[in-house]
Amino acid sequence: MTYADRLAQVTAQRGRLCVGIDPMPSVLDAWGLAHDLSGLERCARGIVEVLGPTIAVFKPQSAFFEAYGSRGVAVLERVLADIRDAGALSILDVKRGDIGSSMAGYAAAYLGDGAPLWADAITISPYLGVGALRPAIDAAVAGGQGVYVLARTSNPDGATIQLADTGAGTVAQHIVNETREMNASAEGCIGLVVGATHREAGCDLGGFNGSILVPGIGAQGGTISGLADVFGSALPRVLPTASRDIIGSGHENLGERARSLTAELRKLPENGENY
Ligand SMILES: O=c1ccn([C@@H]2O[C@H](COP(=O)(O)O)[C@@H](O)[C@H]2O)c(=O)[nH]1
Repeated sequence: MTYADRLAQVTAQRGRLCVGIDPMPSVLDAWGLAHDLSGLERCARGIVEVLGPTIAVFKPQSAFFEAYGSRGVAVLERVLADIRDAGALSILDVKRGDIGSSMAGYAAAYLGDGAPLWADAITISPYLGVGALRPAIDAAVAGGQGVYVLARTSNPDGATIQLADTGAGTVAQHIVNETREMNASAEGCIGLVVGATHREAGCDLGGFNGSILVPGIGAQGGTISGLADVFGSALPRVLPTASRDIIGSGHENLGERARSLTAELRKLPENGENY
């Protein structure tokens, strides 16, 4: 089964919210946990324990695990396994991107049978060129996994580069166009990252047939109700993701916040459609 098929199946059953797992110091404080390995593990695995049976997709942020060195990465491995055991999908937010030979090394870490940090999908960065991402894309297709290419990120600093004019449209549009073409032979396993924080997407997503991961909900100012204005006809493809908004007020508030965002998402016109 391809990543696109598995995503369609699980979001049809559970709704299309992606919960970010960002066990940063302020989140550990809100959970009353120490800033150490034990706090990291209790927070990250606690999120999956509570929300794993009902949430479709989780997005662990690799940075907050890498911050604890190899033992933090071992916690990340356990979190990825927990997500799988809960019947949910994982998008590991690692934003990797390099020349082809090094990209193949990254692919071996996350993609393909037996990859030590196997995730259903990973985020990748096209700064060295969309073509340089080919080893990761090939490995993802072969393994029934997915990749999400950064196109128009949620942070304000991204605009200078992503909205720069190439002479044939913006850089973001160039990334969308190349990704759209590659997806034709990639079984829809290539997704895009486009933030919820902009008044408009900043790129034409028409004809794009992959999933669109949408960060920036909540703490960065994006809203579920604003998604229709930002994404227009691409709305059925969006996979909104929020982290601090859900996990940032402590363990006891997790379920209620996730339920509330899921309910808001269900009100969007495409509710229930497979995409
Ligand atoms: O454009 C992007 C790409 C990735 N992110 C990541 O998403 C989460 C956002 O966390 P919130 O607490 O919901 O703001 C975080 O891991 C970012 O690194 C993004 O924000 N924008």
